Amino acid sequence: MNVLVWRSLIRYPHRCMCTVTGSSSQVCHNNLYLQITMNVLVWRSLIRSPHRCMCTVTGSSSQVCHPLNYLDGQRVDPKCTQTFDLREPATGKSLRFVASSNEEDVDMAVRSARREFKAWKKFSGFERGNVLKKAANIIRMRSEELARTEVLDTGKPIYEARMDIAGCADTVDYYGGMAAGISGEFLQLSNGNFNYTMREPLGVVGGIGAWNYPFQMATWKSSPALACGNTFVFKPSPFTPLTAVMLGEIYKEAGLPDGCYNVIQGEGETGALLGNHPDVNKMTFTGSVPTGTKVMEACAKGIKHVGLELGGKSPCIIFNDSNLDNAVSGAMMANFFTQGQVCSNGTRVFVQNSIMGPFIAKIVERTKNMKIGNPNHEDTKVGATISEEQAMKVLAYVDIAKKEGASVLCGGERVVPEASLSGGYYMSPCILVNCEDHMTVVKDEIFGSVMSVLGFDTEQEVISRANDTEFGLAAGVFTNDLKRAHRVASELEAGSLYVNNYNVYPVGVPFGGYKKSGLGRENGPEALDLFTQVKSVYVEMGDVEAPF
Ligand SMILES: NC(=O)C1=CN([C@@H]2O[C@H](COP(=O)(O)OP(=O)(O)OC[C@H]3O[C@@H](n4cnc5c(N)ncnc54)[C@H](O)[C@@H]3O)[C@@H](O)[C@H]2O)C=CC1
Ligand SMILES: C[N+](C)(C)CCCC(=O)O
Repeated sequence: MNVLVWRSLIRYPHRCMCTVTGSSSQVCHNNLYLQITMNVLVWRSLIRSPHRCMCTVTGSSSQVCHPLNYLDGQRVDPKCTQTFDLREPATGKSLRFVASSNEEDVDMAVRSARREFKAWKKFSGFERGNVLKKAANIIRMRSEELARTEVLDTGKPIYEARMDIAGCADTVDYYGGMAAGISGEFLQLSNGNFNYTMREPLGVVGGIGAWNYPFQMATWKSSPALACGNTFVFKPSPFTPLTAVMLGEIYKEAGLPDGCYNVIQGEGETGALLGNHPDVNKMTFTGSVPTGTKVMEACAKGIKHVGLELGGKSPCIIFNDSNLDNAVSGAMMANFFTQGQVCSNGTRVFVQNSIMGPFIAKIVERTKNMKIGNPNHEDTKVGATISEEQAMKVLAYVDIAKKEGASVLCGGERVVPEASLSGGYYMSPCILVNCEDHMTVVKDEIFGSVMSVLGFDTEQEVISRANDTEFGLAAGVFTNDLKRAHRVASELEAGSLYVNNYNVYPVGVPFGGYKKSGLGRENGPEALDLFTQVKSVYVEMGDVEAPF
């Protein structure tokens, strides 16, 4: 390695220079001594543009190397010199240092979005929809690359990442289809007078995402916003910065004018700058309740619209007349996707006492059979937790559960699936019994694969216990009694209800919470209302009858 390159690495630790191919884990390390083969070509181009990262890696890994802010239709390096370490959950290794965005970077992104808003809002809904529909098709064409990149960022198993990306393409397609129909209403008044309403965009929308569904958050937030004629600035989670930028390139290829979709990378500070920016008209946020509260406070100060997708501690209720195999599958789906890091998870599994024995026998057997391993392997069902900190938090909850009197029937331990993955944080999915409503694990959102099983006897009892939480994101009920299913669904205080299934979210189905789980809805037609404002136009057809 040439001395210039070394110098450049020292001066720009967050930029990466590599010529690696193949597996992601060895890509773009910031550490100087790592397995990066620097060749003369790279060295030459580095001299020409030292601030750029150059690599010839293939597949998902190549996404790591490029600039990760996206401004005016281009990947750019931010002005900010502060960086954060991006680690690959599967191995725990550093992928690169990513540059944060400071006040100037955030301002440039917002200004770009504001400038382009003037033109984008004048496109017809049909024209905007066409761009989104084309983008959906490009997402489908690039789905494997997107899914692999999502695995690299999140540690979730590839089968799941593929499902996520397919759903995202559908969402973008759906809002593309809806765009042409966004319209106001006409109201006939007396004497030929009338009023009409227009649904107008809000302006610049700021989005902030969490790390569990990075591409989904970028698409679920941006596509309805763009369909309505808004422009968008997105800050992904610092744990998962990669796919939101790819979405920018996809939108551009589909014909979205430069500046309509921008990405700024960064941590909480950058998010706060976006939320407090005076020229942002709406914030749409996914993450924890404490951070959501801060975003809402920032919006309150600026009288901005706000959408919040926050935490949950949802109930999944299983009556004794359910199809037991379906109920077991449902309870697993309610707990074990994405290493349990899902806001809508039904982590309080209420099982009617008369079927507790057979339910437990089946679910423990099936949970133990879940393959924990390399998230890129086809048969892996449990991948890596997002970070060491998150894994420690989840394991600590298992300890608290034991201390408070719950029993672990399986899992709840750190696992090293193979030596090469020893730096990653893999945990066996955990089932807790002898749980009681007052226990910490039954009250707190753990955000990991920890299922608490609770017994119940009567319908009224379980409804009141299920509702006894500050959250209200989702809830599930398993029963073959049709009347009971609908009765219980109507009594449960949650925004997303499942009858005889759990954690399915087909396109068009609104998703969002009651109580502290959030405000607003995503993924359905309601989102279009939430990204528009109504202008009401009164038209007088006669003379003005003034009282003075
Ligand atoms: N319910 C949900 O959807 C999620 C819940 N969580 C929970 O939150 C815990 C912490 O995870 P984090 O990723 O740190 O979640 P978080 O809620 O702190 O972060 C979510 C996003 O908000 C940004 N952010 C942080 N501070 C901000 C501020 N003051 N203003 C604006 N944006 C800000 C972050 O950079 C990230 O992009 C997890 O352990 C989990 O329990 C995490 C992710 C999603
Ligand atoms: C829609 N869903 C449940 C897959 C993800 C929503 C966001 C979250 O879990 O933080």
